[in-house]
Amino acid sequence: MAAPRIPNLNTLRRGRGRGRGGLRGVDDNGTRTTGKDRVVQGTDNDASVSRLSAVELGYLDDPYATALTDPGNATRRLPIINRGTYVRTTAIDQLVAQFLGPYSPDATHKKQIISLGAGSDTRVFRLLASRQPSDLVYHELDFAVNTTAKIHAIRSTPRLQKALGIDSSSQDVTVSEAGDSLHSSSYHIHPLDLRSLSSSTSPEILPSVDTTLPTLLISECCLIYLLPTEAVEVVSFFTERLFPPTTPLGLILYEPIRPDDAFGRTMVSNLATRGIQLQTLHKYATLKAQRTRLHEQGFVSGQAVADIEFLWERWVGEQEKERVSRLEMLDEMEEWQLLARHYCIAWGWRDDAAAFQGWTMLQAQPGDV
Ligand SMILES: C[S@@+](CC[C@H](N)C(=O)[O-])C[C@H]1O[C@@H](n2cnc3c(N)ncnc32)[C@H](O)[C@@H]1O
Repeated sequence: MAAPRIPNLNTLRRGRGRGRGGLRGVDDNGTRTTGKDRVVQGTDNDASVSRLSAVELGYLDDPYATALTDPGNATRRLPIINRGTYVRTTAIDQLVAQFLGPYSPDATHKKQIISLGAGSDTRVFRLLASRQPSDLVYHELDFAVNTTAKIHAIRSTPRLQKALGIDSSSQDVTVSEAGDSLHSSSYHIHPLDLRSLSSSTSPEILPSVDTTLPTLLISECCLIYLLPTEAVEVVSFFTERLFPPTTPLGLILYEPIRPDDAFGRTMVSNLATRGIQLQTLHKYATLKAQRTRLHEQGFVSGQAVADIEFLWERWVGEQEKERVSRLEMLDEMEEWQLLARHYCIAWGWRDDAAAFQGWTMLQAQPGDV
């Protein structure tokens, strides 16, 4: 389909009361959206509300979160949830920073990030705002209903456009007629059901991905919603079909774990009452299983896994811990530890390419529980 230029990024304002929910029901390019899919698409709202809560309370410095969260949904999360959001975000930020290295406008140092199920994540804005002219190409993939909402927010928010280095007069941006895909020199939004990658052999399914650039795949609580076979096939699409073995390729996963203890069972049944099923949770239930997964999918170098409790203890400096601890009273330390042990970040890369060597300096959790 032809992708006309954005006529004027600023003319489309967000209508009153037209939240993200108002866009539900838009079908993804040719694929049927089921009730289950709608529930999965709606999990993005949970993520963005949690992000906004952590930002408003001072955990995270993120000037873009407000523009990407429906104000009608804004809610203050529990202190343990805010701390969890803080640790998960800053830990992934550290891995991403190590991958990107110091800013370099030199085109020969360009790198690429592909975020699976990016939803209304703000990382792209935070990164591109400080890396112009950009040494980074950032791709986001999600269902069309979520990409449409994000593009709508971008079109109506000059702050987001500025961060991306685009504005109303920019010649560099194209948006599809349906408003669900966006392409610019350093940012691409693809409306796509990831499951369609399982059967795809064509790189055309992801236009503008450069298969020669050192690339980092991120699944921040996304692949967990797919069937185990589908989740494997999605990653295999990138490792076996899209990127040649010569391209440095890394993977970061953020997922819940340990569903079989009392806390884990409660977590699963609470989500089930909302129709949310974490389909790969039992297959990758432990730190060890996550590590094996990385290995089996070809991320054999420097793989490491750490739960959120470990990352809070070891990756957050003492001064920063004090600052964060002062933000809100956390009376139930035990509850925090329980929650934090049930989420992990796993990362690894395909070979020992220089692009990922910084990761070896980041401490991971020894052994497994
Ligand atoms: C819990 S949200 C996380 C959003 C974002 N990664 C973050 O951390 O803020 C999960 C996201 O994955 C997306 N997702 C799940 N399954 C998907 C699929 N099969 N195809 C495309 N996106 C999917 C959902 O639509 C949703 O936006």
